[in-house]
Amino acid sequence: MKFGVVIFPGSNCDEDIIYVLNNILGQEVVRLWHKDHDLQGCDFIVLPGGFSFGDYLRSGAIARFSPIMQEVIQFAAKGGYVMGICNGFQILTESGLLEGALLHNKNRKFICRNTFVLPQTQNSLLTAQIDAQRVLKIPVAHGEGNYFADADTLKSINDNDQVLFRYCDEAGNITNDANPNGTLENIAGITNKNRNVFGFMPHPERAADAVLANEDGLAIFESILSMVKA
Ligand SMILES: NC(=O)CC[C@H](N)C(=O)O
Repeated sequence: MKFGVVIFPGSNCDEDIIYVLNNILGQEVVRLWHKDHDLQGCDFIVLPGGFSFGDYLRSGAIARFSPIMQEVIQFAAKGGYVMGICNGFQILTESGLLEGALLHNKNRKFICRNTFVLPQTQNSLLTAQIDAQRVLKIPVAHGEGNYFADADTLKSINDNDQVLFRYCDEAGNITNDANPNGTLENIAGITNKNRNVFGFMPHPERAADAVLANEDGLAIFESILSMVKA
């Protein structure tokens, strides 16, 4: 599979995701500069984490005007796969490719620590191959990870089975105490109605290498790869 990782000024998880996709999972990966207009025939576009344009205005609010986003939006409209991790998720909501918004964390602090998440649907590339009871330990690192949507949007996201993951405790209980940032209903990741655009706040690329003593993030990438091959 050919992955394209978009690099914005201020991206800082681009090399991490490239390393995981290429060195660990053996996939072809190209770097796409945010000013490019050519997606180079990629099958799957990743918007990585970081601080695009220094998070000025709001995280992702300026990156959504980067030239390449015109192509990413067209690609997604034709059913192309797009995944945003952390800042990438923020860029996807700012672009209108995903519903809702990512607000400042409830405690107004930047949170950098491990969290636990539980898959919420089997009907997505990211989760289809993960046991529904399997709790994944994946770190977060964000100041604006507090997912918000108005009541009608939240209802339709739930009704359409668009929630990918919710934060939980180590035993898999979805509780207020396990909610790191105030996010609505413990939401950690969502997909769009067509199920080809994905946003995820934690960083699976930071938990995908044996030397880090945590490979839980690999489950997500392995699910994507096996589903796309199938
Ligand atoms: N790790 C990230 O991608 C951080 C996202 C964004 N800069 C925030 O603080 O919310």
